[in-house]
Amino acid sequence: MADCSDGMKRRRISVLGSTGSIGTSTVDLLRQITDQIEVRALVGGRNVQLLAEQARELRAEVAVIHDERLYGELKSLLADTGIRVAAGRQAVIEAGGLEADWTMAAITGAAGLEPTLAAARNGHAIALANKEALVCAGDVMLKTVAAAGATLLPVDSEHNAIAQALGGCDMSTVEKIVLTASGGPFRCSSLEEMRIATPEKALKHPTWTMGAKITIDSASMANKGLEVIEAARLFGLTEDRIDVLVHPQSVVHGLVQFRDGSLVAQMGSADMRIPIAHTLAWPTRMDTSCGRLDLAAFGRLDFEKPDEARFVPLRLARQVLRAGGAAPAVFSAANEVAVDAFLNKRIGFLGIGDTIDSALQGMKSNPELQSIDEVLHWDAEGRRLAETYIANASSPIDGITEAALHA
Ligand SMILES: NC(=O)C1=CN([C@@H]2O[C@H](COP(=O)(O)OP(=O)(O)OC[C@H]3O[C@@H](n4cnc5c(N)ncnc54)[C@H](OP(=O)(O)O)[C@@H]3O)[C@@H](O)[C@H]2O)C=CC1
Ligand SMILES: CC(=O)[C@@H](O)[C@H](O)COP(=O)(O)O
Ligand SMILES: [Mn+2]
Repeated sequence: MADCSDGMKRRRISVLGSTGSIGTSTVDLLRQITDQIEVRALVGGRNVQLLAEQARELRAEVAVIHDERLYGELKSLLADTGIRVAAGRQAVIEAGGLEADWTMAAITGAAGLEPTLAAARNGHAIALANKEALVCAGDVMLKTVAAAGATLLPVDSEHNAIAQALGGCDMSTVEKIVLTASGGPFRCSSLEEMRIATPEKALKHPTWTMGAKITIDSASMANKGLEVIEAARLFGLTEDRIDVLVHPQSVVHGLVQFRDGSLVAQMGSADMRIPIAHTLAWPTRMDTSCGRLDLAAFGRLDFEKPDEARFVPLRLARQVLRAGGAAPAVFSAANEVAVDAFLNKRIGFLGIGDTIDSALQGMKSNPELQSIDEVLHWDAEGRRLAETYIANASSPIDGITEAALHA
């Protein structure tokens, strides 16, 4: 806690990825409690205007932009404020390492790994949205967190729901957990419809408003695959004790099946400010103005089993979790490359699963990862294998027609 000039103890807060979907939801909550906090670092990728506005409004100590070309613009936008400004990958990692009592880790993908680890080394609370970091780094991240005495607070709605449903109970009381999945925009689509799906269609999530990468992950159910691995790491469970249930209304976010037969669920509106607020106020609760659920208006809640034949990335994620070692890092890296390729119309929608599968099959060995350097090595290897597959595959991958790609 920081001693402020008015004598109050204020919580030091940093937000990595403040300009994104989770980041702006976090800033929205921070706005309500500016008198209780001192904002240390705000970090963005390229949205320099929004980053400068946030830094000015929250009187941040430091504003960091990943894209070095935007340093001059950020500096001039904040010239009259006294806010320190920095740019580039190393500056992002250093911002993560600034001492803060609560750090939101909300940079997308493996790019968020090193800043998140830097924050963990300070031994305070990490609100973890960046699931890819935990998926690729696994034990390396968990050991860093444990060694520093840090606390990992799950932000991902399903994992936050599980943490709430556990209510502090020991994991030995748990039979299994259930992660819900909306099923995404292609829940009821045929394989043929999925084959010709355009990015525009895949970006229309039925229940949540999120960044582009996770929205495509939801459509392919790679998101649920990443979440199964994330849950295994967070709660120390084997793959067979983590179920997925498709629940199109996104009202129930996660359930814990206890050994005595009780099934405890957490529910809430599809608004990420609710789980973020849970981690921000933890171990107490804070007020939010988020929409309250009107269960009568829903009338019914539906649940069904996921179809792993159509949603290949979910099946592959279960496979890599059982395999362990470097496989989850390769899965996540290959998926990042494939999502980017799909969004840029280099591959079709089903090409995402094919690319991940090909990268996994291309692994020459599957060692346990012991250090951050090994994690980064296998992340790069996953990207290389995925890029090679995309470059060499007969174009366009998966039978998507040129007409559909350019529709
Ligand atoms: N959105 C959601 O509801 C949920 C998201 N998550 C997870 O949270 C994370 C963030 O998701 P979301 O907010 O949707 O994503 P967005 O794409 O909306 O935001 C990503 C953020 O990271 C920044 N960023 C991107 N690359 C870099 C980089 N190399 N260095 C520094 N900053 C960078 C972006 O900056 P800029 O925009 O300025 O370029 C932006 O602030 C993901 O891991 C996602 O899986 C989990 C559950 C729900
Ligand atoms: C809000 C959140 O946690 C996302 O991960 C969400 O779950 C995505 O929706 P899907 O359930 O469709 O993957
Ligand atoms: Mn989720």
